[in-house]
Amino acid sequence: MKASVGSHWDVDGIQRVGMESLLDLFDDSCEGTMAVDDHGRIVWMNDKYASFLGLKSADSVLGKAVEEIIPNSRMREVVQSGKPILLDIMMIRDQPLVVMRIPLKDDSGKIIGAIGFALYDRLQQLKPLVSKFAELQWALASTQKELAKLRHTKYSISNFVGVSPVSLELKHRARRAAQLDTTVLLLGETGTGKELLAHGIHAASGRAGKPFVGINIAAVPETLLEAEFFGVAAGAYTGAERKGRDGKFKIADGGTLFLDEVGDMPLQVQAKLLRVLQEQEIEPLGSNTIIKVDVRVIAATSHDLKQLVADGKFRSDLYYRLNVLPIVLPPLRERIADIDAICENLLEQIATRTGMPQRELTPSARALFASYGWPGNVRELRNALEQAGMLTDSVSLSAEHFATILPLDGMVRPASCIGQAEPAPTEAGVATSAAAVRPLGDAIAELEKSMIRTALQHAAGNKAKVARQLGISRATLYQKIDDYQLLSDL
Ligand SMILES: Nc1ncnc2c1ncn2[C@@H]1O[C@H](COP(=O)(O)OP(=O)(O)OP(=O)(O)O)[C@@H](O)[C@H]1O
Repeated sequence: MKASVGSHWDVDGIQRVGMESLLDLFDDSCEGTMAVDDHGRIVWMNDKYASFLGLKSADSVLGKAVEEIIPNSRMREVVQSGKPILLDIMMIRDQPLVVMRIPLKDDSGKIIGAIGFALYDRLQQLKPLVSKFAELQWALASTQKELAKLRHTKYSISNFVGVSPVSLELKHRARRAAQLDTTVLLLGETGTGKELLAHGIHAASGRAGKPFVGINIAAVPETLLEAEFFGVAAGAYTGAERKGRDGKFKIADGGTLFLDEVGDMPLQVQAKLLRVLQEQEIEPLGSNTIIKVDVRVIAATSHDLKQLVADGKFRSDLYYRLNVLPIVLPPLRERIADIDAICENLLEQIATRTGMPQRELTPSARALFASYGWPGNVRELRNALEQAGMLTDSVSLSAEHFATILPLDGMVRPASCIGQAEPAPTEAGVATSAAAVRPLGDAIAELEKSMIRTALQHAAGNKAKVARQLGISRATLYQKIDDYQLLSDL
């Protein structure tokens, strides 16, 4: 029912004249006016707006999705929500504009589109607001620049330390991969340096000036993964996501996207990822707009992807799409020739970070490292060096310093690598070659004896201290000293 003020008033006429005057006023004081239909397509634009946008004519944009012409437009949001945005500020062509957007409804109340007005010059009273916005916009741009700088990779392929033939070969492959701009698949156990190498490949590629963006798939809850990858359109959700946000593909546009633990990806997302890799297009959640992206993908996994395919847990078509250029990073125990150089590098990093003198490894520590299995690979090696450095002030780190750090069950290198290199026997008497394999009880006893003897020597015979260091009672220590006839060491 229409409001009636009195029978002698022509209410319809007043409304019509009011609307016309309002539109005339807006048309006169606006930088531009435009309207979209219920699909967000431009159905009208005045010439002023077209020339402000640098278009040849308003007609040339009719029928186009509004975001194609004004990428940050919120007209679609108004059409979808049916709610006006009465005062907003947006940047168009580096100029802040005050904009007003109103949904258009037909007689039945159905939304048939939206009309928007962009105002600037004549609104003197809004100038302070606009200046404040411009200031914030500037601050945001410089923060984004800083962020982009951080996103640029910090590492090059030469940061991947390794002198063994297998490491030299894999660095060679990485350099070739950098030039080829194809998808790369890095395969290797945890801590073997997959992420480090991915950074290096990006830095050596033509995309080095663009972002390197990483995502650890195993760390993102399944329900959030799609939003994380493809982004969310403005207005698609309420709450924190109301304004929408870019996905990793968009953020990495022009650069490299590193998909860590790709084997952990749910099948449903695998299908979508495959499409994106094929089409180089993404569709943010809640939008029906396709965005073109140019992203190079480097994927990594510590799982046996082939096995996952055989088990039906990983799509074979995605596997082949990712496996264009596979690079295998062997576990550290299979390239023990690298260990010394890596230790040198890590000890230098630790010294720089802590401000303490750089530690060095004694021959006994080197031998121990060569015989240990390193299930956590270089990450475990780094942690061991850091921990040992915290336990002692001594500049030289020997096998004893790692006795409580490296678990006993990781001491003997697995059969797969026995015979690849012949490290010297350790002080602790641990078996390091096939010929040295003997009953485990004997080996453990020998290690125990050696450990106690060294501890006693370092503690100048202080048995209470030794028992504490070794984590055993004083009575047990006396018993073992007796068993192993270590009295002469005291
Ligand atoms: N060859 C290497 N030279 C020097 N540092 C290395 C080397 N390989 C790995 N590192 C270091 O070891 C740590 C683990 O490496 P990174 O995170 O790249 O391994 P990853 O294979 O990606 O592990 P995950 O599978 O658990 O994600 C990092 O601190 C990295 O800098």
